[in-house]
Amino acid sequence: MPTGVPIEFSGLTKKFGQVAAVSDLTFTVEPGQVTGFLGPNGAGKTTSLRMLLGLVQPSSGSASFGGTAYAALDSPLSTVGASLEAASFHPGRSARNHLAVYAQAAGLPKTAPDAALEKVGLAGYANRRVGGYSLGMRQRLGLAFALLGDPGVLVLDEPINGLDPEGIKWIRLLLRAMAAEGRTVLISSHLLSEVAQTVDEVVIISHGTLVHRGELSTLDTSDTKQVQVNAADRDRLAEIIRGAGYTVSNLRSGVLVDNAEAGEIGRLAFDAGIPLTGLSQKRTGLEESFLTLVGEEGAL
Ligand SMILES: Nc1ncnc2c1ncn2[C@@H]1O[C@H](COP(=O)(O)OP(=O)(O)OP(=O)(O)O)[C@@H](O)[C@H]1O
Repeated sequence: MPTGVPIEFSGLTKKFGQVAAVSDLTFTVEPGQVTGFLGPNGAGKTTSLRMLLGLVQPSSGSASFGGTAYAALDSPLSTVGASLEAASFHPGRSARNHLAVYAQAAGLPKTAPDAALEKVGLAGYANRRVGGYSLGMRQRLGLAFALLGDPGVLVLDEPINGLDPEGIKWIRLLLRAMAAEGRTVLISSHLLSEVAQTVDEVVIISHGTLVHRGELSTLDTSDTKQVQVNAADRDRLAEIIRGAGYTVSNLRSGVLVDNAEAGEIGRLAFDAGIPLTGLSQKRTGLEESFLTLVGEEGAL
């Protein structure tokens, strides 16, 4: 099983003329967890990842994988799997053909392309022209490319963007499983809400500067926790929850419970024999904190 190495950013800086796209970025991404690299559009995420992968030369500072720059890695595809949003696939070639070219160039086993396509759920589309793929399928193909060398480190730029709800659930489970295996997983997003259920750690940048890093839970400073819950018999559900002393209000898609933990509400429903069709902890405090940190309305 490949294990991850830490990703280290050290004083990483990039200026495009007068524009400081990334300024003195220093942080470490640890193996064994999923880290979200967050910030609004234009914050400098893509430029940072491009520097990390040796695609853009830093103005100063460095970024490395366990101390080794990407360009100096012995077998890059087997060490770091990366998918940047600009990943372009030739529309006339099939997914299998596309991956086979890279696999051969990197000296990977002939079975690597099919194994990677299988992992991302594209095995049934391996021989189809990529030009006919949906955005979600392209995202999956980008991920298959990243997984090609079974690397210990994954660096993915906006991997959730363009996926449907089922795809989001799927990638969430995949990334969490990768981290649980001891790999290092770094994913960027401009939407905290998109990755909140996927990441353990967050690194937040705004205008190229680090504004927060730590466990996701450290962002949630709100003292009002709400739970959204739903069942076919919503009236009875609301009655049971109200009966346990909670304040309940009706939503279009369920019932909102103030000052509650999802586990406790789930238990109440279970004890009353009410099958739930939805149960989630609302994390409004997280999003508020994120917006305050990045200082931009409309970033979510
Ligand atoms: N090649 C370039 N030349 C000049 N300016 C650039 C170049 N690449 C990026 N920038 C600028 O650097 C800043 C950071 O851009 P970057 O693409 O890294 O942000 P981002 O956080 O990835 O945003 P997005 O999610 O929209 O891609 C922006 O102001 C952008 O206009």
